[in-house]
Amino acid sequence: MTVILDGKALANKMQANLANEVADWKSKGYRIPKLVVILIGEDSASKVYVKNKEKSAQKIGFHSVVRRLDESVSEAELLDIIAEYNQDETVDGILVQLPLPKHIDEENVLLAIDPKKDVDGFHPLNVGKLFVGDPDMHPCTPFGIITLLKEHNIELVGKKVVIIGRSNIVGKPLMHMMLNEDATVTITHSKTKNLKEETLTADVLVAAIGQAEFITSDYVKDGAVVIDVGMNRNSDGKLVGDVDFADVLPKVSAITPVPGGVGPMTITMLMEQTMYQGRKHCGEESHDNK
Ligand SMILES: Nc1nc(=O)c2c([nH]1)NC[C@@H]1CN(c3ccc(C(=O)N[C@@H](CCC(=O)O)C(=O)O)cc3)C=[N+]21
Repeated sequence: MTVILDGKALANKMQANLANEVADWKSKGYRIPKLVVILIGEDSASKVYVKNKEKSAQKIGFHSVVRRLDESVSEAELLDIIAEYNQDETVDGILVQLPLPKHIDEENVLLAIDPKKDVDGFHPLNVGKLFVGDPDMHPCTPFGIITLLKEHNIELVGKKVVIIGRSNIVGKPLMHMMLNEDATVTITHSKTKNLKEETLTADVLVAAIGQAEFITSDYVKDGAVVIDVGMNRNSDGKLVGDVDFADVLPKVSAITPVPGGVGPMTITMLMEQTMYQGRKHCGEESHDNK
């Protein structure tokens, strides 16, 4: 029987737990965690994502601030605004929505965010901590994937994981998280020769390619677990993943849908990490974020 790895359901459950925790905090008179999302310009996809983050934060009961900046904002102005939130002791998490306008250097921006407020896990210090196997803040999409697999008791120790995609936000951090789980990891990408030969060896196949329904059943081993990180709009505006879900479904043991798989988990891990920092900033006992 094929298991549908329902990210939406787990996201709802985890966010309800966070809401209970925040309510409990309120009753104890603690300061409520605050998340600041900085959105630059008018990119419509970014606006939708930011809206979803704001909705989740509000549902949980966090203080949620969306700081909207004009497309023309200079890098220096943006760095000043980040510095302001770094210094603000009521702010637990800061996220600058990517991608940035071309005139702003992404690395400078990611370096400017206090690593202790870096709920995206993109600061080089947090990236380095993950690299050496001592993670603190994790990138949310791969963290969500690991959390979803663990919820379904999918064994990773000694398993062959093949990741398609080498981005800094998905492929590379997921490689480290999978290594930390004792999986054997292969990263493939657009220049990989004989991609199918690689993917057919995967016990767990992760598709982060950016091409609608690229992965068909001939790429997938019988009984594999398939994780679809893709977010593509087809011609009728419908959201489709990188995996041809209907074609692959009969062959796999478990699979994430799009929508309702990895996406809602990404947002949930952002909320979890905001709570994690909130607990620490409020002097509560440090909490496990592993
Ligand atoms: N600094 C930064 N951090 C991010 O985490 C970040 C970012 N920049 N830039 C853009 C990407 C994209 N991203 C998504 C999160 C949730 C869904 C999501 O919830 N998707 C829903 C569907 C949403 C819909 O219908 O459009 C689902 O899969 O079910 C999608 C995409 C976070 N990102």
